[in-house]
Amino acid sequence: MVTNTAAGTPPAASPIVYELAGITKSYAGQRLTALERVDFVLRKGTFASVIGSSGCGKSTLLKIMAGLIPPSGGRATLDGTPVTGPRADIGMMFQQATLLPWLTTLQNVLLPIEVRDGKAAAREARPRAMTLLQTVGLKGFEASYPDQLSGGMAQRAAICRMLVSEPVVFLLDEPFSALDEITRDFMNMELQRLCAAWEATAFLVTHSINEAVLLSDVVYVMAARPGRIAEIVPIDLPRPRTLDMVNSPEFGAYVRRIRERLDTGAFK
Ligand SMILES: Nc1ncnc2c1ncn2[C@@H]1O[C@H](COP(=O)(O)OP(=O)(O)OP(=O)(O)O)[C@@H](O)[C@H]1O
Repeated sequence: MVTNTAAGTPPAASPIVYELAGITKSYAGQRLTALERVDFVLRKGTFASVIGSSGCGKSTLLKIMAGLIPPSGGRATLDGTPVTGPRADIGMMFQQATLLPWLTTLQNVLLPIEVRDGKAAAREARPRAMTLLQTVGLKGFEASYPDQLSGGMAQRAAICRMLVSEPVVFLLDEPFSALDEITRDFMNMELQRLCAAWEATAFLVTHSINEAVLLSDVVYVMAARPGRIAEIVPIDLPRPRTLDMVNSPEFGAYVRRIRERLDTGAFK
């Protein structure tokens, strides 16, 4: 049973934020079914990850959850309403920070608000953006341009850009995989801290078993062709998680279990 969550509350007691029911996806012109009957829920304040081999359908799943592509069948529901397109209450982070090079860090953080609600709304959100930048250690870099930031700093700015709209759910597509290992470890701990502070509901796509176990309350192991959830692994490790936990026997047991499932299921 899972007893620890990013926010410190038992997931069984927390309400459902996001629900996927019978999601299938076939791409036009392809005989291959990318996803077949994927069902799960994300509960308030919990961190879930999906892990699977290349091509098993993780990105397809995340794009459907973000409303970027429609499913062929089934339903995605956020906060009780069907997800039929991109929405302000869905926050996303990608492998690349994708900051616009001609805007300052602060302007980049405010961009989603400016695009959606206009310049006045962006001006109003300025103090919130400044506080967010301070929270992630970017105070003093508000006026810097993206080429003056390191990879880790750029991703911290991208975190602020995701948070500024105060989303209900965070969808994270390997956000730190382009960073060096030391920065990545640090960013994962930062992410954990922010998720706890926000009581965030988060969903991470990753290729790293260690990262999935370290951050998650539950790991969904995907198998390929057709993409489906092969196993649900609740991670019952105490929070806050620390990097030295990866050396514990409990951590190792979770990693082995997931790896075995990937070995036996992912390439069938
Ligand atoms: N736009 C598309 N048109 C046709 N087929 C697609 C399209 N996008 C993905 N696919 C196919 O759907 C399957 C799942 O792809 P997807 O990108 O979701 O996998 P993934 O698990 O995210 O892979 P990776 O880990 O390599 O990023 C693959 O067989 C892929 O070839």
